[in-house]
Amino acid sequence: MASHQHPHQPSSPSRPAHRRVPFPIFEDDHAAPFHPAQLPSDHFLAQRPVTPPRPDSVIDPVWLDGARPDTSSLAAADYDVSVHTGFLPADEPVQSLRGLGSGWDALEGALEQVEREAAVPGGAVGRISGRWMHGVRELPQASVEPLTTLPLLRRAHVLLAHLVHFYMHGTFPSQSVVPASLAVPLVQVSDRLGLPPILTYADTVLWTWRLTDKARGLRADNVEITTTFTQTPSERAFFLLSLFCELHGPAILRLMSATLDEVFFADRTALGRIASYLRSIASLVDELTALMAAATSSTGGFGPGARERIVPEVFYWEIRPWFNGGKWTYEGVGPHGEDKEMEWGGPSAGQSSLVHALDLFLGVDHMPRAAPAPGHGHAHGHAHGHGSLARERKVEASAFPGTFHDEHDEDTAAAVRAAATGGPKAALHKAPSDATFMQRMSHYMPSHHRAFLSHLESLHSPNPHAPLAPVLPSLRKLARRHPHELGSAYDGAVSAMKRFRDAHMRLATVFIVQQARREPARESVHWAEWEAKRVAKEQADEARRMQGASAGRGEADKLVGTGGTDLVSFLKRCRDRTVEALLGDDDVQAQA
Ligand code: HEM
Repeated sequence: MASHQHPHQPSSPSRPAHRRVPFPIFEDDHAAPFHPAQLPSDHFLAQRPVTPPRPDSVIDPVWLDGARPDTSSLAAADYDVSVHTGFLPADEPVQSLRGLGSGWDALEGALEQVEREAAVPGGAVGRISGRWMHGVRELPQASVEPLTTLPLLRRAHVLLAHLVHFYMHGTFPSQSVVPASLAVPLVQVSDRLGLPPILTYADTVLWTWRLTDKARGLRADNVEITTTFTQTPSERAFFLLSLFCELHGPAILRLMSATLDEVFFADRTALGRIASYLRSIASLVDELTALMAAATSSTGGFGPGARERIVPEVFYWEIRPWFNGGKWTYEGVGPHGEDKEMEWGGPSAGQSSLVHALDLFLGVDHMPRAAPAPGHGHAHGHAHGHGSLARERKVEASAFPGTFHDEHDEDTAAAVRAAATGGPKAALHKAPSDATFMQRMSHYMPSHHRAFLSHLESLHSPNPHAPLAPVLPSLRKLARRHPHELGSAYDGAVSAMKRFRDAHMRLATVFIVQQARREPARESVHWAEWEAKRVAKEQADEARRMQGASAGRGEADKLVGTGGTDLVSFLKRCRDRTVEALLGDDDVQAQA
């Protein structure tokens, strides 16, 4: 497949192999490949073991040999991260399991059938025929035996997760029991991929595309979304928006790799290069921002030729309800064939490894903070709370998720610990902080991408297997140490992330917040519920007025994102955390 070319490629001349840093991606064309296998196991460049937290849906700890990437070395392929496609698979995803036998043909048939049935004006949430629902329950259980490669497993996850969501939301109110015909193979396939048994970002974006023209390779004007719930242009555009962002992944990851290569030595030449890589990263992030901004512009057109458009009300009322997760009983998935209740959230671009990688790289820290004591502003007294030493210590302390907790907020701390250890699902889902949200989202990433992020994070922490080995300074630390050379370039990249989050908040406002306040179509299955809520709110407002309080948004009105968060304040906090990473003029000068 031809590569997705991007103008922002690092222009570093060849570097000697011994200067290479253990970023698990992209041997460049000039340098000798870095082979960690050549290193003694106690060398600080040697990879430390990564044991990604496994979703506790896991019932079968056996992973198929050859179906899972090998994470014992640092080559990009081991993390399923491609030189040319980033977090997207290097080759076009398998489109169908037809012909595989073992029950998969029938499942593909059921998907084709329901896709046709659901493609009706006004949407089909809650309106799938009883015949299809019954047919799904009666399907023979597919066997995972023939799924011997990653691409086959990925297609199986895409297929089963879509079928599960079609089934669960095919009636209104939705179902609560996932039938064994879907639940058992889905849990087995999820187990092998390190994913939860629910629709994820990987199923809706990373693994659900095909090339229009195979000869032209993966590029924005040559890619189509294959599996959708509604067959509407809006749904395809919604996934394409994220996919177009992912297409920037290879260039961003290359620049991150080149930067870390230079951080290792941090001489004058290196600092100059790092500054220029950071500026390129900022302009790539601005391209993501531009895509999002175009989606909320007056025409709403984005992508090649501004052809893609997401109609907000179609998105909110017809498309989004299909994504909802929930607390469901998965039939027959227990070790002895018993049923198991599990609670999982629906897909969200918060599960994109690309944004998590950028945050880790720049040192945007989503860990909870203690509230400042009354009368004590920020440690440095900055209006926006930039760059305090106390915060820097916390960034260092939080290098391994879950190791730092905010002692002033035991609930949050318990949730952080639970999230970090793959602990009780109740805690994972009720965790209030953005740190735990980000950690929780990593549980919804394919396990090798999660391992990639773990590795990226571990570069800046002592290696327990090589305690005397030096630790790579974080980029933020390096920028504070060399404010003249790096301060403005570093802040430029962080500011680009802030602009990205500003544009993202606008997306959430236009596509969710504003739509939630508008009435759904009268014939929609959501109308009765919406109307009942409206009446209840009116009554509550009236009661408050009677008591002299002003009417306003009560607890029950809080908008909840697909991942189950109080979304407006959550997104704001993510944006604020980004701003906090800025060094700011004072900080830069104080260090100079
Ligand atoms: C119409 C398009 C979009 C809407 C309506 C939307 C909405 C949301 C919502 C409601 C959340 C809160 C978390 C949740 O509960 O799921 C969220 C989180 C998030 N979304 Fe989006 N999103 C959109 C597109 C994107 C795109 C294209 C990206 C980039 C790949 C993205 C990246 C993120 C990230 C990284 C988070 C975690 C919070 C953060 O890091 O700021 N979103 N989104």
